[in-house]
Amino acid sequence: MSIFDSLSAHAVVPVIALDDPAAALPLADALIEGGLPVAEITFRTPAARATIEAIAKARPEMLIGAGTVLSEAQVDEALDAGARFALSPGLDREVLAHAAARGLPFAPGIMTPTDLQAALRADCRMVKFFPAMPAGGPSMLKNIAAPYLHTGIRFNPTGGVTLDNLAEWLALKEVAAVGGTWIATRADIAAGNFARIAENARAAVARVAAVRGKS
Ligand SMILES: O=C(O)C(=O)C[C@H](O)[C@H](O)COP(=O)(O)O
Repeated sequence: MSIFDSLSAHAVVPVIALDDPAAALPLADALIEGGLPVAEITFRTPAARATIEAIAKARPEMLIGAGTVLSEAQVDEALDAGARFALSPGLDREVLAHAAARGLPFAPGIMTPTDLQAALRADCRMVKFFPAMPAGGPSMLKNIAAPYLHTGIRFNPTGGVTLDNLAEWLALKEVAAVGGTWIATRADIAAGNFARIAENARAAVARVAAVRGKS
């Protein structure tokens, strides 16, 4: 199973911006308890590397990726910390080439057919559709993806995805997994509100089962 198949099996990827790496393991445990042992730890905060490292070492059952990866140096940091995949809100050819050379599965962000073709040229198997809701929501993605379905490219919509619109996104076969900050918000992590994070994860897993469980 490829990493992107594993992400697709979870169908939801919590996007995390974490300020204090001391929260790494309680956060991982809340997600595990909620049945969603997967996370995209974003390089938006200086705590990202230590957080990825702590979770990868102590909770190997978690599927940990790095988000907002903007440079070759961050590709190296993500790999060294133990990230198994990486994503970015946009597409940078040099970063993609470096990730490919180092064997890190990378999903760049796209919002237009031109972006998507650049990702296909770089042999990407999954792309982030960002910002998913403001860019036009599920109907926009369906229309952008239509000419490219034969390539097998899969999508990770993020930006405005919530429990309320999750079912609409997962109804699209081309969506591998959605991403979003709503499961583990920066405020809840900072406040140590891990019970709520576990509850949000459980609710997301239940919604995924309701949409995908029968297929
Ligand atoms: O950092 C990245 O790699 C990104 O692609 C951006 C995030 O996925 C969105 O910022 C999600 O934001 P929400 O709308 O709060 O769920």
